[in-house]
Amino acid sequence: MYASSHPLCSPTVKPVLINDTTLRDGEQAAGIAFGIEEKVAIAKFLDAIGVHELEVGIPAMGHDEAQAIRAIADLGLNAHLLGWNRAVISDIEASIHCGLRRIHISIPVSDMQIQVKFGGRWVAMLERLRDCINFARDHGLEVSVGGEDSSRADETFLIDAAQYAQEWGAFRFRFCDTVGILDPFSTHDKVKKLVDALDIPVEMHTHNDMGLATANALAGVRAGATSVNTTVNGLGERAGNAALEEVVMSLKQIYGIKAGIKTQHFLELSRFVAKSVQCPVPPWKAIVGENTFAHESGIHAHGVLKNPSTYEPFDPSEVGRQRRLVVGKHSGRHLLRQLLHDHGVDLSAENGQQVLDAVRDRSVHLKRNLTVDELLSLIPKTAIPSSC
Ligand SMILES: CC(=O)SCCNC(=O)CCNC(=O)[C@H](O)C(C)(C)COP(=O)(O)OP(=O)(O)OC[C@H]1O[C@@H](n2cnc3c(N)ncnc32)[C@H](O)[C@@H]1OP(=O)(O)O
Ligand SMILES: O=C(O)CCC(=O)C(=O)O
Repeated sequence: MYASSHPLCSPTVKPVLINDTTLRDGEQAAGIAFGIEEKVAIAKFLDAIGVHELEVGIPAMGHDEAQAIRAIADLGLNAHLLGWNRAVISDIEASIHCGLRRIHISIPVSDMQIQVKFGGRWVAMLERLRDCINFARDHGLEVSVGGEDSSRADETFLIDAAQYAQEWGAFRFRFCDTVGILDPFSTHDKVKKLVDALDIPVEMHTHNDMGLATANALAGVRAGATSVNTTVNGLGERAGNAALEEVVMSLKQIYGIKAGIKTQHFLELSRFVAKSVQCPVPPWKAIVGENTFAHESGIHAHGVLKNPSTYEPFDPSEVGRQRRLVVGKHSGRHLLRQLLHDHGVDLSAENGQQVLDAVRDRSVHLKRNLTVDELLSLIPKTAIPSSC
């Protein structure tokens, strides 16, 4: 009800484009290194489920990275492909050699980052950006520009740099909360000013250092950004990026904005990427974690048995999942009765309570839920079925 009444659900709201950067910022997570086949397979998967744009990597790295990007470019996917570049002509040449038609050029925009990377010479940096955009456009490329560390940049300088990028022919500007230090309110304020100052679209790139990457990406959308950088499972530098599955499901469930992505494949995609990076997803991870549609607690299970919406934000099948009812330390009579009934056992109230007490003890001992066999093994031999 809330979703359909939200102001962002008005038909005039622009659609939100998802630009997934699992293959670029995702892979920058310490210890993650995709092989060529893995990069190709992930690109194909993302394309098959309808992700609009893929930031496929950093051509300037050369070697396998460039080969993988070239292989992805040769696939003829529906998704737009984007290569990440510094404001360096040889980076852009590398992107061209990979067969990319669309590139992203990043410049630092906070004083600190400009000092470290350009010795504080911001005029020289902007001139370099202009030359790089011109070079790329002369080679027929579409150019997106990113403001690294936008969140800590002087707001006037950020807007000036973005306006220059627009004037020189960039088709989009990326607002980067590079070290994840904003909250949704400050994100909204900063992105709104940027959106109001530009004619080209603004893209959100948020990091999860304070656990706010998805919230900040959404705040940017509410401020008028129309593109969001995501990664599968929230993979990425340090604490990661805004997770694809979280952003897409939040846009849909909270704002009623459909990104046109086949969300029922999110679980499969999450597992595929988790396997590639050899890094399991925590059980409590939003949308794709093992526990997100599991109910053990008595009060929750009682509610869900009557109406799943009591304790589920949306139907699990929307993201390729199934509801699980499991018994453990926190379970109650209703859940126990239902699970036993499903396995052909109906106990008296007294025996049911005995089993429930035993479930609690056993669960504390094992430090986990009980399997069905373990549950059934707790039924006393002398138990009197309720029907007797
Ligand atoms: C916020 C982000 O995520 S930005 C993306 C970060 N991603 C990565 O770094 C992963 C891939 N990177 C790499 O493989 C390498 O860093 C390369 C190939 C890009 C460059 O490698 P190297 O030449 O060995 O340089 P190194 O990484 O040590 O240093 C970075 C150089 O890029 C410069 N640089 C950094 N950002 C930019 C930029 N936006 N525009 C222009 N130059 C930049 C630095 O000032 C430094 O230049 P210097 O060598 O003249 O001092
Ligand atoms: O694209 C850019 O400009 C930088 C992106 C990035 O990874 C970041 O700022 O965290």
